[in-house]
Amino acid sequence: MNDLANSRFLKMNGLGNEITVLDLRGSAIRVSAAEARSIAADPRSHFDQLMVLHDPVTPGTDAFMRIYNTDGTESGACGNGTRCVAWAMMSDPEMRRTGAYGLVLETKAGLLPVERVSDRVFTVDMGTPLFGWTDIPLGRPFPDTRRIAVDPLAEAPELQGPSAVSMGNPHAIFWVADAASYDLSRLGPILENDPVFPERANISLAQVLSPEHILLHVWERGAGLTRACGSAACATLVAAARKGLTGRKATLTLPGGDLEIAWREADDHVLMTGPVELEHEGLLSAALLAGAA
Ligand SMILES: N[C@H](CCC[C@H](N)C(=O)O)C(=O)O
Repeated sequence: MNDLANSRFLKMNGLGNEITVLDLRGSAIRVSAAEARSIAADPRSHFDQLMVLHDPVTPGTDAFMRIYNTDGTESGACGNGTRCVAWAMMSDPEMRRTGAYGLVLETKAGLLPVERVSDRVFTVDMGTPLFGWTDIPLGRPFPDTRRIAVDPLAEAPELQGPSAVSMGNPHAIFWVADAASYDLSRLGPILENDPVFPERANISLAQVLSPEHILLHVWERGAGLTRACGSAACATLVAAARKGLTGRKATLTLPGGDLEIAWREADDHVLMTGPVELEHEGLLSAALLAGAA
């Protein structure tokens, strides 16, 4: 008998980034990688990221989140999913509700304070970006991670010199003239697994349109092509500002829509503002989970 079977989930999205929210607060259940893959395999509960809520760990926080990719691996950050969780914890009628206008979520990478801007729009404080090669992490030293090196691709040798950033998860940002002209579904898996990324990396193609506007396509580690990636948008704005390509505030346009990103001067925290949508709710498939046990 699988404890997760028939648990209630919410299917949501943040700019089309598919998010499933599962509330396991008050229980000791942990989702295994195989179970996460089974939940992803059911079209009703399919996700790019599964956000699982556990009881808070650090005093003053509202919940601890574990974040799973489609392939069952875990991540320390998911910006779009964090907004969805905040909506669920503040507004879903069946969840134990907390924080009318704000709350603090925790992941293995740190604390994420969230504020409600309007009914379905939230700002997440995504914390401070890390630039050290061991923090990202990279497989060999680069004194300046504004520009690192990857193995050249036969079909796109010009994809070189990406910036690397950690937002609690690893990101590589390639600066391109036309983001839509690349077949990221072919190139993404190769770049994600380049040996310079020992924990793999989320791969972004960024086209700077102006000092306040960037167009972004993302291949996500463990999930593939997604319509939006919040942490990639944060990593890209920070990397662009460090290279002098933008200021510290910009609109990031992803295939699923726009995120507003600001890199706050006072404490170097990155603030991400964007919408959430609730699609439907359901119960996890007992039959699929039985196969994962
Ligand atoms: N979609 C997420 C990021 C998922 C990152 C994940 N693919 C990883 O392994 O780091 C976001 O909105 O930030």
